[in-house]
Formats: sequence, C-alpha cells, structure tokens
Amino acid sequence: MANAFLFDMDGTIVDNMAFHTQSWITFFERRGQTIDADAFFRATAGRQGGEIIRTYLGEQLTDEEVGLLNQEKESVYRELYAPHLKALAGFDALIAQAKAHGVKLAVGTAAPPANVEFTLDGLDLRQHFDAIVGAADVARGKPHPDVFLEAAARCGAAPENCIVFEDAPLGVEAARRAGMRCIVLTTTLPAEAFTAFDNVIAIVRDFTELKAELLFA
Ligand SMILES: O=P(O)(O)OC[C@H]1O[C@@H](O)[C@H](O)[C@@H](O)[C@@H]1O
Repeated sequence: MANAFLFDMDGTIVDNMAFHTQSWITFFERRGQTIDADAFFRATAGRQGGEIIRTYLGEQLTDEEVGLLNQEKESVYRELYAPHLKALAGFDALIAQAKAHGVKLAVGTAAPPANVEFTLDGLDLRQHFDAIVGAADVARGKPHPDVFLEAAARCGAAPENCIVFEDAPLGVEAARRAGMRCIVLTTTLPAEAFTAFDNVIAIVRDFTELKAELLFA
C-alpha cells in the first residue's frame, strides 16, 4: 500500500491563521460579540466555518443562513490575506522530495471550496496533489478524523502509512483519531501546546527543519 503525506492547508501550507482569526474578530464585532484570539484559535481552528458559526451564533440557524454568514466571514479573510499569500518555507522542496520517493500527497482541510481555490490555485499547487478533501467533502470537521480518513482512502494509503502535517490542536487530535502520525508546524502555537499528543513525531517551525530520515524511513 502507498505511503502518503496529508497536509492541513490553513496554518500549514500557508502561515495564515492570524488572518483567519482577524476575520473572525471582525465578523463577531459586527454582531456585538468580542472573542479572545488565542482561546478562539485553540477551540475552533480545524472546525468547519459552519460549525463555528452555529456554536457561537446559535444552533437554530438554517443551512442557508449559515452558508451566507460563512461566505461573509471567508470573503473578509481572503481580502485580508490576499496580499500575503505564499507557501511556508521549504514546502516546494518537500513535495519534490516526496514525489521522488513515490509518496502520495493530499490536502485535508476545513476550508470551503472558495478558500481551497484561493490558496491552492493562487499558489499553483493543485497539480501536485493526488487528493484534495475539504469542508464540502465530509460532514464533520476536525477533531473528527473524517477529512484525513477520506484523504488517505483517495490516496490508497492505510492510516499507519500516512503522516499528517498540522498546526492546530484539533487537527492533531483528528490525526490521532484516524490512527495517523503527525508532524506539527508551530506557525501559530508554541511547541508546548502539543506535548499531550502521543501521535506527534516532530515539531518544527517550517518545512526546512524536517529530516529526510524521519520522513522517508
Ligand atoms: O483545516 P484548516 O486548513 O486548518 O482550516 C481551518 C480554518 O478553515 C476556515 O475555513 C475557517 O474559517 C477557519 O476559522 C478554520 O480555522
């Protein structure tokens, strides 16, 4: 069976979580709610936008209302982040190395299709992936394992042959529930935030710090 690298998108392929958080702050301010940035990131990063909106604004919202609210939030985010769009250091070299070793590549993200397009097409990265799984493809966001299990299945890889790359505690937990090892990128939280997870095999600042022995053993 294949080996696969499953990449979270936001906060991992791109260092953009500060812009997501800022767009949520703006979105909730418009509705008279104040959020604490750090606590909000820990509690929500990796969940789908619709799940986050229902948690904070009410479970009674219809799917249509949630869809419109989510579109509003994500367009604020894209406008804020667009001038800064770039892949995290070492990403291009890592995917080239992975391909040379025959490793399958996938994305497992909570992002909606418009954000996947914005990021992966904006950086011309879509061509590299064997599978791209987002909010439109699975019912439940992280910490549920659905997005990574679906990405692995589409790559033809068993969970034990997958390495997930993540920046958020709920994403590391999703990998753990999927039975997958995880490499943490400290784009947003420090290494200490991940010490409790037994599936974490490395914690790095960006992709340049990764050793080939760990990835291709
Ligand atoms: O799963 P990923 O790629 O880290 O995406 C996470 C983010 O996806 C976004 O679409 C949400 O609006 C964010 O608030 C969320 O944290």
